[in-house]
Amino acid sequence: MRIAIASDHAAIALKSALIEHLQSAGHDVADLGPYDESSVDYPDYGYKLAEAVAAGDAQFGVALCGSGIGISIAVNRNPACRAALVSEPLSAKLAREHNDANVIAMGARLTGIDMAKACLDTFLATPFAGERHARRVGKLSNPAFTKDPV
Ligand SMILES: O=C(CO)[C@H](O)[C@H](O)[C@H](O)COP(=O)(O)O
Repeated sequence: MRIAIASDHAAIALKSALIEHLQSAGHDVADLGPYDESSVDYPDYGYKLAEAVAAGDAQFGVALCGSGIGISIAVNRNPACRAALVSEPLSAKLAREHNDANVIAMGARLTGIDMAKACLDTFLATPFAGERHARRVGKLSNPAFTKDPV
């Protein structure tokens, strides 16, 4: 699979570990940066990752920052992306099965490397379940905030 990954300075070490993990599993990884620990702004890298996924340059994205919160917010501003912030494998599984998430977000200051690998492996191995979930995911792409719930 072609997978894009980006972080901020807080998650450089986790990003390197996950790139190695993905490559050893045979995935083609696009590292969108940053490439050293200089302080950067997570929106810049979140938007870059989101654009890569939206353009079809990668099937899935991996978004990392200190907590995972900031970069997941940034990625989710792109309407083509559904980023799920997770810290354990069941959430990673549900993010794929129910939400068809195409970006997994994690926090390097909160989630250890082994747990992050487990979350990522589960995320990539889990298919979207479709059916009723497809209707709901469709509404995420076409929000009608002014309409009553149906
Ligand atoms: O976006 C975040 C918080 O929601 C991330 O944890 C960032 O990595 C963090 O804000 C960076 O903080 P720093 O003090 O500039 O390292």
